[in-house]
Amino acid sequence: MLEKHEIKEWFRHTYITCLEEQAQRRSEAKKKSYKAAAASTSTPSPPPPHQIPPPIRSSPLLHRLRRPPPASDPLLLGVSILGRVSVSWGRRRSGHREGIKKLRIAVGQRDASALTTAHFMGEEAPEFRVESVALESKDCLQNAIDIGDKTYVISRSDDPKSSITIKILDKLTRTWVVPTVLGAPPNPTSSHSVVLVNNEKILIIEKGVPLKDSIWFLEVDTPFVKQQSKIKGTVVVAWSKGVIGEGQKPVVISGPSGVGKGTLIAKLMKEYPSKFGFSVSHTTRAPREKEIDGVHYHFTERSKIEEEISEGKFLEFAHVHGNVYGTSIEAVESVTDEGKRCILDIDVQGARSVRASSLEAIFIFVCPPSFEELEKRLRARGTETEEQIQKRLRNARAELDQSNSPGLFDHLLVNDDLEACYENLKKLLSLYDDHEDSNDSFIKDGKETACYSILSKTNSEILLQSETNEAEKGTTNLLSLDLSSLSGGAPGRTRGLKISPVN
Ligand SMILES: Nc1nc2c(ncn2[C@@H]2O[C@H](COP(=O)(O)OP(=O)(O)O)[C@@H](O)[C@H]2O)c(=O)[nH]1
Ligand SMILES: Nc1ncnc2c1ncn2[C@@H]1O[C@H](COP(=O)(O)OP(=O)(O)O)[C@@H](O)[C@H]1O
Repeated sequence: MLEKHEIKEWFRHTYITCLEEQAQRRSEAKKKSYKAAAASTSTPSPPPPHQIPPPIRSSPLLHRLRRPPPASDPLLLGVSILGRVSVSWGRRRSGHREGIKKLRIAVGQRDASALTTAHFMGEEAPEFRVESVALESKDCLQNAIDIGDKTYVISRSDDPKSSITIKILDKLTRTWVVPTVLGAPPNPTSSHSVVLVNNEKILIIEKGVPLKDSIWFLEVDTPFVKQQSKIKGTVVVAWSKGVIGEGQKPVVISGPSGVGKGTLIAKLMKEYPSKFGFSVSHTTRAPREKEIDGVHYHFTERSKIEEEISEGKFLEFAHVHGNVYGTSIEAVESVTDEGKRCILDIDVQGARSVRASSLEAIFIFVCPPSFEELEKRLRARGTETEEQIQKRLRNARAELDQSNSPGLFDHLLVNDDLEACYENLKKLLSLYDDHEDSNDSFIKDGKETACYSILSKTNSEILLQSETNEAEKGTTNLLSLDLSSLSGGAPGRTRGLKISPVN
């Protein structure tokens, strides 16, 4: 009896070999047509019809699966393949349909062929083509998604504690690449369902977690991924969690040391503890007397923060007053995930980086009434040595100069009288719409685990079907996931998802 993992291995091997063969056939066909074009002396004309390679639409996969698996004993087992299937009927292709289908491969006796049939709309399909393949069994899931010349293989190991791994097959060079994976991947679950959104990203629906935590994007060719690929000189892919609705824009507060940023933020958090959350930065500077690790900052070593920055875990970082400071993606998104509005206290360089990132935020610069007053407050705070105060004052001049950089800050607040400044800050923040996306609220707060798989997809809408009887729980069996107004994305969250029940 073959073990399940051997079957999986065999299937993966046959599927990948099919892909490789397709790639080779394509490249040979291309070469032929180039040769034909080079041979023609007069003005180039399209190749005669017999030189145009036939489209590869019939079923190399089906063909391949008729090969016996590498068994030494009789074996078993039904294995499901979930794939986008294109089906044609009859010799003249009188019918043609496309859709996501589950196919069943029943593997027979040792020297019997693997039997594969595709049923579509109740009919057995004589030909079919599979674009995305998932091999599902009780303890493993593996998906292959084709994008251009590459096949992305997304695997979940049998160990429920280990997370998803990504491998890429370059079909032209026929080599495997293990990419650098940026961002936090989904938490381990037992299975998922996958579909290609567009050539830039793949959508993954995790099963067995609350619906609001189940939507993930694997970015494979977005501007962020391209930029990181260039920087790192490796193939890069990046995770981004999908957020239902827009959420509220985070607030970036900058200003020179001693101007009163921390004081203003502390007042806001005290008055509205359930509305605002503080983005706890990482820093290499030493803690001050009353500062608590994990509350005011994550105090860290330089080598550690540098390593994490290179792993893509930071939204921004900067060298400030001789130390490294940085905002991790987690710091911002854990606040957003709690449904709170995130406040970032970062320097002007950091504000610039956030402006350039995919995080849409409101940028506020806090100015002192005068330079003398700033120096007075810094000294009165009594947390720095004289040398450190001098350094902060030098940097303050540069920061004040940059506060007027066009397009950087949305608002300037002068912190003269503390109470007056705080009132102005509150006015500023309430200027922005606080509304929730009401049609998503039935899902947003849900803590119930869900098991949805992808049923169909158009350019902007994906239908999800429940695998359990959601009707019993008072929820819905069929959901529409509207992708038409996505924003953000890696290294942070992908926002703007809309979910509604389908009657
Ligand atoms: N770029 C960036 N700057 C930060 C971050 N956290 C704090 N800062 C800035 O670093 C500077 C020094 O902060 P800190 O050492 O707490 O001194 P303080 O501003 O005088 O209280 C301030 O301008 C902060 O806004 C961060 O995560 N990223
Ligand atoms: N409007 C204000 N008037 C007088 N003192 C202030 C005012 N705002 C803040 N302070 C004081 O100035 C010092 C620096 O403020 P802090 O919030 O630590 O600044 P920052 O976080 O910008 O470095 C603190 O001792 C604080 O109590």
